[in-house]
Amino acid sequence: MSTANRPAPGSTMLAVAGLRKVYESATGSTEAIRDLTFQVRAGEMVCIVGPSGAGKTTLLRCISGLLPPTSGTVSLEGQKVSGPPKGMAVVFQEYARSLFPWLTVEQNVELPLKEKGIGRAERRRLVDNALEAVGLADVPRSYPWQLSGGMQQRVAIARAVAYEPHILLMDEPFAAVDAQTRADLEDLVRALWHRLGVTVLFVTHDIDESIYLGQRVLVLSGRPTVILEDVAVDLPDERDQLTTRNDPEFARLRAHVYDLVQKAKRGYRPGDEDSVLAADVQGAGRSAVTP
Ligand SMILES: Nc1ncnc2c1ncn2[C@@H]1O[C@H](COP(=O)(O)OP(=O)(O)OP(=O)(O)O)[C@@H](O)[C@H]1O
Repeated sequence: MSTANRPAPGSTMLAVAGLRKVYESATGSTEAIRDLTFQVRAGEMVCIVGPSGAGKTTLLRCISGLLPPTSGTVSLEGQKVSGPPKGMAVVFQEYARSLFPWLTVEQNVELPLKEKGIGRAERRRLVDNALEAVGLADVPRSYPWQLSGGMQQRVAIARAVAYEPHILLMDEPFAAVDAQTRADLEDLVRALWHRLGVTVLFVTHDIDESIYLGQRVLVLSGRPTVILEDVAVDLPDERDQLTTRNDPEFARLRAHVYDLVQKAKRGYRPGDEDSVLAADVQGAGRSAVTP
């Protein structure tokens, strides 16, 4: 895959600064995001976790230019985002809805390349490379509905990869597949990330997944959202499902992020040490924390 015009590894790819989003409706206003500031460097793999309703989808919509922020800015490669940026591809959870059932696998992958104005021969090369990279080189003329859920999600990933994005946003992409397929797809994302050098921002509900995949995990507070902690994942770069998940550092990180998410669910906010203690004392009397 081409790396032309891609920013140098380590330079700032994505900058989110003072992002705030308030939804206004006839019934009132909802402050989804209060204040988010973070950066993602070119070539990084960053995961985002947080409690349900924390504003993860809202954040991704603002980053992908689909939703204007109330205040603050999103910049990609130094350019302020005000609409869907060219160098970005997004993979959603609902692969069945994001693929066109009347198009074959290769036609689905090819479609955004046509829209990008790429010539036929180059499209052919990009489609073949992308299908090969996700392990689907043998089913180019199948229709999505003839494939398993995991394979359909591979088609969606191939489509994103063929587009040669500088940054790949993934919004809970594996939430709808079984555990074994999910593990395979996690390894696929790590492999593609290594092979292509693309920047990845990956949103997930799954704490283990965030640590297994990420170099950093951004843990969000409950709504209105701020960052609770930017957790560095100091695990070896070569990861596999057995060794990495059995690493004592993996267990330590898992416990730490789990604790942060539980605190977020109880309403903890940074600089709120007193209220955490109060919440902990109250929570101690309960049998379970609501998921
Ligand atoms: N279009 C909208 N109008 C009003 N409120 C909205 C709208 N979209 C989202 N919200 C509210 O904003 C908050 C954040 O929603 P969002 O979907 O971004 O959270 P999330 O972290 O992605 O949730 P989940 O983890 O459950 O998918 C929620 O309280 C939600 O009800």
